[in-house]
Amino acid sequence: MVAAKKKSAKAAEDGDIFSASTFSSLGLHSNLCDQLQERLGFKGPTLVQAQAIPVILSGRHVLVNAATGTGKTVAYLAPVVHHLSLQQPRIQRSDGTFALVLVPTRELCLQVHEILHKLLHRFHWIVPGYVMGGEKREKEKARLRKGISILVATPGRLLDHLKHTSSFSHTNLRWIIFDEADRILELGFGKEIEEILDLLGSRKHAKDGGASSKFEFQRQNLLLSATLNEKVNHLAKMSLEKPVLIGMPDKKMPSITKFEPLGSSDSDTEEPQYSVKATGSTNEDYKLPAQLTQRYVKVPCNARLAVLLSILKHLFERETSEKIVLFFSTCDAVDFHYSLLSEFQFKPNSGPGSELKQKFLRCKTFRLHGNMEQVDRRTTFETFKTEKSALLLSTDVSARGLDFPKVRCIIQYDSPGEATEYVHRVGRTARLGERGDSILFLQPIEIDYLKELEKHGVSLVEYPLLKVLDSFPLYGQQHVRKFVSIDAHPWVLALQKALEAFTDQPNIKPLAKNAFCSWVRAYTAHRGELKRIFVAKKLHLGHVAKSFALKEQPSLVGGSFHKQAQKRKRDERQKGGMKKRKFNRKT
Ligand SMILES: Nc1ncnc2c1ncn2[C@@H]1O[C@H](COP(=O)(O)OP(=O)(O)OP(=O)(O)O)[C@@H](O)[C@H]1O
Repeated sequence: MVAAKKKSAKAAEDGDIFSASTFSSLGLHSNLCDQLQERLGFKGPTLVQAQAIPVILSGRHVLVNAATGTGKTVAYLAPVVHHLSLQQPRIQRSDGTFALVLVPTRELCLQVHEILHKLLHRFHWIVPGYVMGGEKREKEKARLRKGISILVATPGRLLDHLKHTSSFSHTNLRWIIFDEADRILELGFGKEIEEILDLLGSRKHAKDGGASSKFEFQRQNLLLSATLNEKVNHLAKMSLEKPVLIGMPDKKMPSITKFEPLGSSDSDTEEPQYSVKATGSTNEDYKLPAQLTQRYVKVPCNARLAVLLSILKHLFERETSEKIVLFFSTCDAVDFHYSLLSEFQFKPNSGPGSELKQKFLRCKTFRLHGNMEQVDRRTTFETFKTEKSALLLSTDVSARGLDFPKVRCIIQYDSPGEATEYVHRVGRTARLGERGDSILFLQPIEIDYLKELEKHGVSLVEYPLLKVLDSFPLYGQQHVRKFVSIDAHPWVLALQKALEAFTDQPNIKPLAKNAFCSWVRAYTAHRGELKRIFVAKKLHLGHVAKSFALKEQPSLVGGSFHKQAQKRKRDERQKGGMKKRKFNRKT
């Protein structure tokens, strides 16, 4: 009790996370309020919940823009559950789907479904369910046939069922919710979303909500993300009817703002157009958790790997329980580093002849990316959540929405590209007023990326790398300051040598080569402004190879690189040339 009070007080100090109101004062039914307290342990609403819940209850279309980890999920689920639980006569499975929650990734799908499951504990007649890529279609069809009242889905699989599962009943659909709306579009699901909205009769002007319903209600669509930008504008225009914009309290922005009509140039239709004015400009400030400490580390390319391992070792040895998420740009890079970090042994301060080697990092290590089998993805996701001390290596598949408790540090080893992705990656820590750290790796040639982040009000301080490197003992050597750059630091040199010997093994080398090729490919895929910062031509490929602990630079015209380049072209053609750095949806 005392601890809980302390936590709320700290959060209030740290960025005003919680509201002084109660769930019942927001208009939620007492049964649901009890559920929130008993099943989820929520004593009172967060600020975004206090702002959003009454508006959503009122039936308005809403666009919610609030920082990561501020409780957006319950902000939209609670009003839906409230209305459905009070519906008379009681809804039944045979009435089909009433609410649809669209999410960009499978893990987020599972997470939202789990929360929903807890919320519905007392309302057994409201059935939660999910459909998503990687699951067995036939089983999903059977569940849809029986009826799912609130359905959480990834767009591709949902569209598949809308087209091919005739028993999927959605004539009573009342809510469509886009969680992480901008990401759904960034992943190239724009066409699917348009098709879904058409099939559901939920384009803005389809006021009757498509096919006739026995229930008397209007469609209500909701869009949510911590970063709303022009991409969302299109979706908002397409799906929202006179929406209300809800953001975190901010002196510059009223808490609830009606959308402003767009200028006359865009108004050749009868209805006024609406734009995401508060966050639509490219240089708008993003809202980051106030208690997050953000740092960058400037490392020459050839020392990146040794520095990464050193920082990880430092963090895990400093704290008895440390939970870290480490981001990479490609699945191959995750696989290589996962093998390396799980197996690499090093004993720099043992005497000559010592046979005793130790694992370099003594922490539980997990990986998560889109090329893994679904069963492994699910196991990792569920296990990492419950671990007290562990390291997760991941692509951006973990960047959005995932709520891993007690993550203390985010390391972005490969840069995130757009500032929005930076915001979501670091948002996996410092959630709901908890403290958190983030470290962004940059090469000296990439340092202008800091200016790009500053344009969005995000500023970082430098990580004390030398101090950390100097803290490692080396057998028979003192760290005498004779070196001129990090890559000549005695600890880094010793570690690099050991890493190269490790990677030379026949089972590791192919992984390193694949990772190298995919990394270069990802680097060349930066678009727009970022192409000026991440200039592939400026890369020293020999040094890039060193960062994968390869003694020699693999050929980029060989089989692996060539195959990947062809695959990218194929994917882009299939998607009609997506204008983003993404080369496929499997991140
Ligand atoms: N009212 C509340 N009281 C206590 N904890 C809460 C409350 N609302 C949400 N939480 C917890 O806060 C954490 C963050 O919530 P949630 O995942 O919904 O955030 P989010 O705003 O959707 O974040 P993101 O933008 O990263 O998706 C979760 O662990 C959730 O259980």
